Amino acid sequence: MDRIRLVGGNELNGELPISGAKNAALPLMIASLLTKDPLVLNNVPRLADVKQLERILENHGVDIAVQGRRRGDDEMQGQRITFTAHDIVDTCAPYELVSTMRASFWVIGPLLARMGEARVSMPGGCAIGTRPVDFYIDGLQQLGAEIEIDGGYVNAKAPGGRLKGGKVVLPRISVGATHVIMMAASLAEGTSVIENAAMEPEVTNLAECLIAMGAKIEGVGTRTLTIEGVDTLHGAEVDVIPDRIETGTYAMAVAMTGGNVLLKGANAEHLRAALDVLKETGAQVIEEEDGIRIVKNGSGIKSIDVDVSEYPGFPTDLQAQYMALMSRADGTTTIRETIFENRFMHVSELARLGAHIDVDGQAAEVTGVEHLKGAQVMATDLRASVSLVIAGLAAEGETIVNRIYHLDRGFERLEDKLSRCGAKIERVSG
Ligand SMILES: CC(=O)N[C@H]1[C@@H](OP(=O)(O)OP(=O)(O)OC[C@H]2O[C@@H](n3ccc(=O)[nH]c3=O)[C@H](O)[C@@H]2O)O[C@H](CO)[C@@H](O)[C@@H]1O
Ligand SMILES: C=C(OP(=O)(O)O)C(=O)O
Repeated sequence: MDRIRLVGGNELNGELPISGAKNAALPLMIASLLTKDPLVLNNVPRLADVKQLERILENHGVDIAVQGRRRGDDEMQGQRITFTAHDIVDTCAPYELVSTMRASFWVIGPLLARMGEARVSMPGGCAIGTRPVDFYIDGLQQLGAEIEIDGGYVNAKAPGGRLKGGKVVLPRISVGATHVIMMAASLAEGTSVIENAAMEPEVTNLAECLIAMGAKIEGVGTRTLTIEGVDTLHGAEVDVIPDRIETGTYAMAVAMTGGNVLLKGANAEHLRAALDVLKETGAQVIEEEDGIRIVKNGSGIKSIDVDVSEYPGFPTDLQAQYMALMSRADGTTTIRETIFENRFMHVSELARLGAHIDVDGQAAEVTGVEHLKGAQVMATDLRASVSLVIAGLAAEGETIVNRIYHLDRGFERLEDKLSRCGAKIERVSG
C-alpha cells in the first residue's frame, strides 16, 4: 500500500496550481444524466473519486470522452471531459460501485427525474458521522416520489413516470440534499421550492450548470431556490470552479511552514471566512489577479478560536487542517465542529506528532506546542489525511503517512505540487 514520506522543516515558496473542485465536479458529472445531449465539463480534476464516478455513470450508459490528457506540465491543467447520457441503460446504482463515495448516491435525483425510477445503494464516503439520507428521501417524496428502503437500497418511483413540483423545507442545511432535489425538480412537472437550501459555491456551480442546460432556477446563491420544471434539458459546456478546500489546505500549510506561495487560480470569494481567520493568525493573504498569495514570515502563529459552519462560514472540510495549524500556535484554541458528530479522528494521529489536543464533545481544545516531531501516522479520512501532511511539513524529521488512498480521493498530485514549492515529500510504493 502506498505511503507518503516527508521530511519537515522546509519553507514553502513558489507557485502552486489549484485544481478543479472535487465537490463541484462530482455533482456536475451527475447532472449529465439529466439530458440525452453532451455535457462538456472543463477543469475536471484527476482524482480517485472522479474515476469512481465515471465507472458509476458508465454503468448507467453514459459515454465519457476525455480530451486533452497530455503528459508533463500539461497534467497540471484540468481535464475537459464530455459526458453523453444518450440512453440510460440501467437505473440501478449497485453497492459495489456506490459504497466508497457519498456523492455517488446523488444519481438518485436525475435517474428518478428522467426515467421515473431509480434503485440506489445507500452511500459510503468519509466516516465522519452517521450521515443519514432522510432529507433526500423526504425531499423526493415532497416531489411525489414513492420510496421504500430494502436490503440497503433506496427504491424510488415517480407515479406516472414524472415527478411533480413541491415544497421542500430542509430540516438543516445539506449540500447533497440541495444538489439532488434541485436536479430532480429541474425535470419535474410544475414549480418546486427548496427552503433552507445550501449556498455553498459548489451548489451555485451546479445551479449555473443546470441553467445552462435549460433549467429555470431562481434564487441561486440564497437560502431559497425556486425551480420551475421543464420537459427536457439540453447539453451545455461548464467550468468546474477552483477547489476552495485545496486552496485553504495549502494556505494553512504555508501559514504553518512559513514562506511565500501563489495559489494559482484560487478564488478568494469562495473562502472569505477561512482567509479572514488565517490573516488573524498572522499570515498575509494577498489577492492577486491570478490567485491568492500567502506570505508568512517568522514562526509566531496567533491562536484564533473557530466554529465551523455552513457556507459562508468556516468550512468543516478545513477543520482538520486548521487544527494542524493551531497545534503550533501560541496559546490555546477552541475549535468547534458543528456539522458532523465524529470529525475529530485526526486528533489521535496529530498527537503522535506531539500536538496537545483535548476533545470534549463537539469542541477540541488545542494547546500550541513549540515543536512537532515527525512520526508514523495513519490517515483516517480525506481531510484528516491532509492535516497530517501539513503537520508533517512543519514537524522536525521524518513523517510517514500510511493509508493514503484517502488523499487520492481529493488531492490531485499532492506530492508533486508541494515538492515544486520546496517540500521534501514523496510517495513510497509497497
Ligand atoms: C461530496 C461532497 O460534496 N461532500 C461534502 C458535502 O457532504 P454532504 O452533502 O454529505 O453533507 P451535508 O451538507 O448533507 O451534511 C450536513 C449535515 O446534515 C446531515 N444530514 C444530511 C443529509 C440527510 O439526509 N440527513 C442528515 O442528517 C449530515 O449528517 C450532516 O450532519 O457537504 C459537507 C458539508 O459541507 C462536506 O463536508 C462534504 O465534503
Ligand atoms: C467529506 C468529504 O467527502 P465525502 O462527502 O465524499 O465523504 C470531503 O470532501 O471532505
